[in-house]
This record gives sequence, structure tokens and C-alpha cells, in this order.
Amino acid sequence: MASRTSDLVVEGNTGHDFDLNSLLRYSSSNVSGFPSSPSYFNLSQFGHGQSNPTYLIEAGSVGGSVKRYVLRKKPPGKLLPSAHAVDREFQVLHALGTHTQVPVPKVFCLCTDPSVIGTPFYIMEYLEGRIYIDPKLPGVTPERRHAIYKATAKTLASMHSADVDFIGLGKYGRRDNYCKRQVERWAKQYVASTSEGKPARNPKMFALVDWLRHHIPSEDSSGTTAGLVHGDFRIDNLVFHPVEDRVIGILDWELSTLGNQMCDVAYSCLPYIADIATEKVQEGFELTGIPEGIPSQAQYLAEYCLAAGKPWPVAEWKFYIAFSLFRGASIYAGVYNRWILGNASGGKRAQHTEKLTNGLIDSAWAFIEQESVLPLHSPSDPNAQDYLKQFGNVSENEDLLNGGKFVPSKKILELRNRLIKFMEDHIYPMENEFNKLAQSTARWTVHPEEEKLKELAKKEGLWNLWIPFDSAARARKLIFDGSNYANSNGEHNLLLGAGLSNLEYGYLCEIMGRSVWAPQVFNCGAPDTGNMEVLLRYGSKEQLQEWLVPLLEGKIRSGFAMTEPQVASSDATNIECSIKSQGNSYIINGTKWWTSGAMDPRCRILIVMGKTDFTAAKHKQQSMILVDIQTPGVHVKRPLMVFGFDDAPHGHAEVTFENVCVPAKNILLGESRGFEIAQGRLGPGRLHHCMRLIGAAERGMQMMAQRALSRRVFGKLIAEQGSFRSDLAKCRIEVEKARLVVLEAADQLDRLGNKRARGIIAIAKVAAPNMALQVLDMAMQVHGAAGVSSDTVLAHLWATARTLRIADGPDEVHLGTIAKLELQKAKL
Ligand SMILES: Cc1cc2nc3c(=O)[nH]c(=O)nc-3n(C[C@H](O)[C@H](O)[C@H](O)COP(=O)(O)OP(=O)(O)OC[C@H]3O[C@@H](n4cnc5c(N)ncnc54)[C@H](O)[C@@H]3O)c2cc1C
Repeated sequence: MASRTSDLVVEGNTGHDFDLNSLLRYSSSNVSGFPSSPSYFNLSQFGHGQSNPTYLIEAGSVGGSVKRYVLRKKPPGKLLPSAHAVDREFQVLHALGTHTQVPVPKVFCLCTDPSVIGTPFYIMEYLEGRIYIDPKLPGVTPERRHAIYKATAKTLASMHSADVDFIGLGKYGRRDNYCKRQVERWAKQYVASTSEGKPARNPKMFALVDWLRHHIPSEDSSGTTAGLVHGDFRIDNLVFHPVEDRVIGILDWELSTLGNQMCDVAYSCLPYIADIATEKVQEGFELTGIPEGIPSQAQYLAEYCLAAGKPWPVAEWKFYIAFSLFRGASIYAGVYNRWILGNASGGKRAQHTEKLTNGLIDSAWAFIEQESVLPLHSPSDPNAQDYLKQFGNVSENEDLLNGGKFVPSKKILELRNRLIKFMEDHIYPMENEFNKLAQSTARWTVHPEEEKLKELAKKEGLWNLWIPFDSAARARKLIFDGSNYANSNGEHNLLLGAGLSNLEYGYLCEIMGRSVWAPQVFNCGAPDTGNMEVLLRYGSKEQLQEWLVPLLEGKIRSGFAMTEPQVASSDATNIECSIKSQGNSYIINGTKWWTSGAMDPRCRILIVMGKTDFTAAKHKQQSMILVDIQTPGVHVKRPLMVFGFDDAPHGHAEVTFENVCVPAKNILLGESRGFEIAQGRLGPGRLHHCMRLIGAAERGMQMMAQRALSRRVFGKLIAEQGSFRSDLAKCRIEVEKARLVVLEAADQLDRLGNKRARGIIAIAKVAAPNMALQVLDMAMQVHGAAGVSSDTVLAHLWATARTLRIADGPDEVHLGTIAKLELQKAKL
């Protein structure tokens, strides 16, 4: 049974005696939204946990609701060196909460002044949810147990995928030799907690230290498994949503640092090995039987490895588990010592921790002495021979038949079929009509049928499918109060998409790419998706409400203005547009071109990249700012042509900015953060182009084959000509190769994030346009003169594909990235 967060409060026990008035004064001035002179102010201590004392603050004014916050402080008294650093907890929570979708409580303020309540503390958001104290999950159905463990593995993987350099935690700790340093650190702590007059020392602990020193995995020194480490990642440090089986907050970051992430993974697996809730420490699930529904250790680990992109750790697992048990033993020895000294924050429970310490040491030795501790291969590896032996014949195993890496799920197949039908029923039949208007004098107007099709797409649930579930989570929290959003007449109109991963979207985006007219009908067109992604990831609540919501609704469109005619813009450090701070405003001056979408009559907002500081470091000069296209001084000068296509009514415009004055609140993320945002925007946006290019190529393949089967040349169908058959086959090979690369890139983007997936994204961005050009060129060839005319869609698809060897970074830039990573690998 889960405990509600509020159940964990111990009534009347504030543990320590500190000045409540002083705390109230401090909170009123430093916590945003805190009642200024509350008529009700109460403090109660959370009983769970042995670490930094944690309190529930409740404050309310007459007639208003009671607001809840959580205070976490350093314990009083003499402490072990470097322990209980609440300032570090605050730092990591702030970084993750601001820059990632990793679920953490929002932090409000850090107070390092001991005069306020005696020791440093910070105040954070109170999360109402469920906490599972017992990892056996008693009273929970098997299905939910399974979901809870799966969510735990995925949450750990998402936290481990945080790009520490990007989120400002690059110096949060040393990355290499983590285990080496940790073994010494906890050995020292154990010695400090056990000595004359203190708890007795256990000689097996020193033998364990020795074993660990000799078995540190080589990846520990190379740093290949390094990143953000939580240090105490276990199920009872997670707050689950009140009703859904997903994590809404990771708590207790006291031991967090940078280092070897496999230590976190092993630590989270300890319930399989040891039961620290009872004195029978050595009886983990693997011995007592895994409660129904909870995955086996190997399955849990496989879930994590798959989500985090980590290799199966069979060779190193003995070390990591033994290390976790050793570290646990040392921590509990410290708790027991504090209990003896009278300042353990967990109260009476601490008196049992000596037994726990020794039990963990015994568990470590029992584990080390086992012959094998994990199956040779991950259960998710379909080639795993021992898995097959364990689970029987491959052909009888549905998971293996249906669950290959690039086999879409039933949900995606169903969406894909609906999308294909929509294309056949509504898009292809309208292409001629749309084209006609786009070539007429009324070209810069929107065809009324397009808006009708948008409504239809919404009704059919084919709307905003591009939104990755993690980006949706932020918007849901910031603007929709945690709920999905349906329009007032209750139609199937989920504005935040269908909760898909980038990989899942790949199977759908490809279908949209078969027609240049399709993406915008599903609100999945460029540059809107990239711009919405920027707002979803980096926009403030106000910016989201003003601009993101109408974009999500498809009521307005947007442009992204970075490229400038006078400088080589593939290197964005060259851009010259100036964004000057002036009082409460920014003044923008510059000329942009190729601002796609700026000609569209529905275009209302531009994201402009310019320089706020021409003297700063090269990548810190740039910022991005939101500019309402109707602001005085914004001049949309002319549409640019791509091989004779102006892509009306959307268009690619030259736009000048003449003393354009916008409010300071329009800056995105803050000054000098332009490059950071560009990196976040470009990964998914680039891949969407690649996905659509696969679809464009498939359309070319289909048209080419149909033409070849119906057109006779020199007495034979083209399809009967040997040279054609060989070319067709080569095209198919290219399409399949490129599709695999694009799906792999989407999968890596989901699992590893933008930065770590940059190599494969660059490969996809070069491979997809070049493949599409080859296939469409062949399709045009087979169509003869008709192929290069505007009587078929081929020329337009080809022209669009050709621009993508330049737009979103020319091939050469991506080739440079690929080569750089390749050379780096060789240097390791
Ligand atoms: C249809 C279309 C739509 C676009 N939409 C937008 C938009 O919405 N918003 C926006 O801001 N921009 C947009 N662009 C602009 C596009 O992103 C830029 O054209 C692109 O970044 C290249 O910049 P540039 O044109 O200034 O070329 P330059 O930077 O001058 O580069 C020219 C050439 O130099 C070579 N080169 C560059 N770097 C290297 C290198 N490292 N090694 C070797 N050779 C190199 C390449 O051959 C490259 O093509 C669009 C472009 C097109 C064609």
C-alpha cells in the first residue's frame, strides 16, 4: 500500500527547536507566493528517512487556502565532513527543474545564514502523491507493481540521461574514478563511525574494502558510464502521481554528484538482494520470491539499460552490487553512530542500524561468492540464447515476434493506418486544388479547405502528434494545471499530442512527408514544430500562454529568423542582428532571410536570433527573442523562390527589423542562451525533416513503379527493362538504409538526448536528403518530361529535398560533426 506524502508527517514532532518567527519572516520574503502575514503557520516533521531533517510548512491567511511547502535543513551538531550539504541538493534540484523534464520538486530559496533557524536550509514545492515505503509493494495489484517498477527504471534512465554540461552541473563533481574514490571515502567514514567508545568494527568490512579495490571496473576510470548520480535512488525516494503510475518527483539528493551511474542502478536493485526493512537483511526478493507483478532483477535492469542506452553489465554487476551493499553498510554505521550521539534525525529506528550494517556486509560477501549473478544477455536482447532457453521457443514468444526494436506498437500501427486513410481520403485529392491557388494571384491566402481539414484532423486525434511526451509534461504542468486539454465542446482534441516518443512519431511523420501539403494539416509542419518545441522546453508560463497555446490550437503560425544574407549563417556565431536591452524593452535591428512561414497570413510570431552582447565569449553573444510580427519596424520584404517554387502561402521571406521594440519579458530563457536553445530546437526539428524525406522518397518509389508498369518504351513496359529494374532495386536499398538511420536517430534522441544523439542525427541529416534526391531524381527520369513539370508532385518534392542539403545546416557541417566524433573515438 502506498503512503500519501502527507501521511509521512509525524504530528507534533518538530524534532529540533528553532525560531518559527524567524522562519516565517524568511519564508514570506523569499518564497514566491508565500502568504505575507499568515494567520495559520504550522511546522511538522516528516518521519521517513534518516538524513537531513525535512519539515512540512503549512501557511494560510484568513479566508484563503492553506499552502504547503517542504523545508529541508542540515542537522545540528558535529557532522561528518562533506555530509548533509543542502546547498548542493538545492543546486541539483534547481538545474534539473529548470532545464530538464526529470521529475523533481521545484525549489524556491536556499538560506545559508545559520542565524535564521540554526543551520542552512532550503524550501521547495510540496508534492502530493504516493510514496511506496516497502519495495515489495504490498496491497498493490500485480499490474500496477509492474508499471511502478517500469516507471522507476525509466525515471532513473531519464535522470541519468541529463546532459550535465548543458544544465550547468558540469562541475558538480569529478566524473572519472568515482568508485575508486567512493570505496576510499566510505571506508574512511566507516572507520570514523566505528572506533573506541563507538560501535564495534567488523573485520569482514575491511576484507570487503580490499575486494572492492581489486575489482573496480575499467569503465570507472575511463568515465564511459559517468554522468549525474543521485546516490540514494530507491523506490521510497520517489513520489508517484496520486493516481497514475508515474513518478512526479525524485527526492533526497543529499548524496548526488557526478560519477559512475551504474552505482545508482545497482543501488536501486538492492531490494532483490537484501531486505533492509527487517533484520533478515540477506533475504531480498531473489531469495524470498519476487512478489507477483514485480519484474525480475534482470528484467528491471534490461528496462533501464534499454531506456538509458547502456550495455548489459553482466561482467561488472558483482562489483556494483557488492559496492552498493558496502556503501549502505558504511552509511548505516554512520546513522548508528549518530543515534548513539543522540542526533539521528530518524528517531528510534536508528537503533537497529548496527544489525543492518553487519547484515549488509554479510550480504555483500554472499553475493560475491555466487557463481553467476546475471544472465549472460539482457532479456531484451532477442539473440540471447540463455533467455530463449529460459522462455522457450522464439516463435511462440509474442514479445519477440512483435517487439523488435523497429517494430511499431499496436497503438502506432493504428494511428498510422488512420493517417494513411486520411491522406488518401483528404490530402492527395486536394493537392491539385492547393497547387492551383498557390500559383494564382491569390497565392498568399489560405485555401479554406485547409482550415477545414485541420479541424477534421483534430477530431480524428491526428493532431500535434510530433510533441514528445517529455516536452508535453512541462507544458501540462505550466499551462494546463497538470491535465490534458480538450476544447470546450469536448471533442477528441488533445492539444499536447498523443504522448509519443520521437521514435514513435517517426513512423507517422514519414506518412505526412508524402505530400508537401500534409504536415500543416496535422499541425506538424516546419518551422512551427521547432518553434513550439522551443516554447515547450524553454518558454516561461506567460510566453506559453500567449504564444504556445494558439500555436498548439493551430490558430496562428510562426517563423524562425536566424539566417542573414550578409553573413555565412551555417556558422551562427556570424550573425549580426542586434538585440539591445533598453529599460524594460529590447530594440532589434537587422536583416534576416529565408524566414520560412513569414509570408503566411496566419503567421503571428517570430523567434528571432540575434546578439545581445557583441563582446561576450563566441557562443554567449546570442539570444533568442519572441517578436510579434505586427510590431512596428518589422518589414516582410519579399518572398524568396526555390527553383521557381515560392511555397505560397507559407513562403520563405526576407524580413528586416528596424528599431523593433519588444518587451524584455519576450527574451527566451535569458540573455546569451541562444546557442543552447538552438541546440535543443535543432535535434528533433532536423529529424522531422528526415522522417518526411523518407515519406517523400516512398511517394517517388510508388509513382516510379506505377509509371513503369503502365508506360511502354520500345515495345516493352519500362518495368520490363533491365536497367530500370536494377535502378529501382538500388533506390529501395537506399530508402531502407536511410529509414533505419532515421529511426535509430529518433530512438537515440529519446534515450540519450540531443547532445549524445548528435552523431546519429548528423548522419540522418546527410543521409536522408541525399537518398530522397536520388530516388526522386530516378522517379522524375522514369516520368520523362512530365517528371520535371509541375503536372506531378515529383518536381516540388525534389526541390524541397534539395533545400534540405542546405537548410538546418549544410551537409558539410554535419559531415564535420560525424568526422569529429569518429576521430574522438579513435583517441580514447
Ligand atoms: C527552403 C529554405 C528554408 C529555410 N528556412 C529557414 C528558416 O526558417 N529560418 C532560418 O533562419 N533559416 C532558414 N533557411 C536558411 C538555412 O538554414 C541556411 O541557408 C543554412 O544554414 C546555410 O546558411 P547560408 O545560406 O548562409 O550558407 P553559408 O553559411 O554561406 O554556407 C554556404 C556553403 O558553404 C559551405 N560550408 C559551410 N560550412 C562548411 C564547413 N564547415 N565545411 C565545408 N564547407 C562548408 C557549404 O557548402 C554551404 O552550403 C532556409 C533555407 C532554405 C533553402
